[in-house]
Amino acid sequence: MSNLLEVKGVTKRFGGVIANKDVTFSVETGNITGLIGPNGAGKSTMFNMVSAVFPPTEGEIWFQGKRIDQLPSYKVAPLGISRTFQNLQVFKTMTVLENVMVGLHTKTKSGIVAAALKTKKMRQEEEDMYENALQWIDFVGLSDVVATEASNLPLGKLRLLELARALATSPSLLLLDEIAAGLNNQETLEMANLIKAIRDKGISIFVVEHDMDLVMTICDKIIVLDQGEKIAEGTPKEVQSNERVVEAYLGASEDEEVIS
Ligand SMILES: Nc1ncnc2c1ncn2[C@@H]1O[C@H](COP(=O)(O)OP(=O)(O)OP(=O)(O)O)[C@@H](O)[C@H]1O
Repeated sequence: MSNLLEVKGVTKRFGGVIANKDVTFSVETGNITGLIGPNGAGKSTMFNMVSAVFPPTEGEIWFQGKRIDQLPSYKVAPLGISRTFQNLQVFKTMTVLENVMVGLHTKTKSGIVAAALKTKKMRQEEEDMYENALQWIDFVGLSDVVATEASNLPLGKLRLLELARALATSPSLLLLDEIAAGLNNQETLEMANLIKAIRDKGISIFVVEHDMDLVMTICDKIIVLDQGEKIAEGTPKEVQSNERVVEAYLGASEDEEVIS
């Protein structure tokens, strides 16, 4: 199986704080890979580097065989990688369809050209984007609320909307940042099935998740961070029985999740 994403010796410092320390791992094509660790372990920082929010202080990030962290285009999320956010980033006064379309317009010139000036090619491009958006809205199960304003949707559906918007950009790698946060058991189960269905469509997935049941159910491979360092990597079974992992979680304060 080929490596889609390679993180090589990555360190991130914020002033005196070392959020990630010499971390190396890969995400293989066609897999669901999990990134877990106690609070403050450096998971979000790693996600932010992979999605080009900020560069590593040291080390390299490679995607599809190219080093991306030094490219000028790295300032926006590298083409081919899209993500969802722990704190929802939907536009509350827009409908479901508008929310999905707005992410696509930033990728084309036609979105900023007055309607009368649009060429046939631009109109075709818009038609294709529209069809694509509707297809992903249907895929995540939001067809019945396609024209509903996001402000009228419950959290479970807003998380699905973020997923549809990320998918509509046709990523090769999808980053899911705590996609199940705040969902009830039934919604989490449905989300797990959806994530596996996305993987089965050939999109590789990298998840940060506190819900251990979800991680252990869906992931092919799990990377464990603790205090910025990678302490383990393996299948869910291998990671669950790893002494350093158990210790890292049991050492966490009481209000944090303990691996089960
Ligand atoms: N912008 C920043 N400036 C300064 N320190 C930061 C910044 N972002 C993260 N940190 C620090 O880096 C460390 C790792 O934080 P990070 O948010 O990556 O951990 P995490 O594993 O995602 O935690 P959680 O599970 O609580 O979301 C923490 O000590 C945090 O305080």
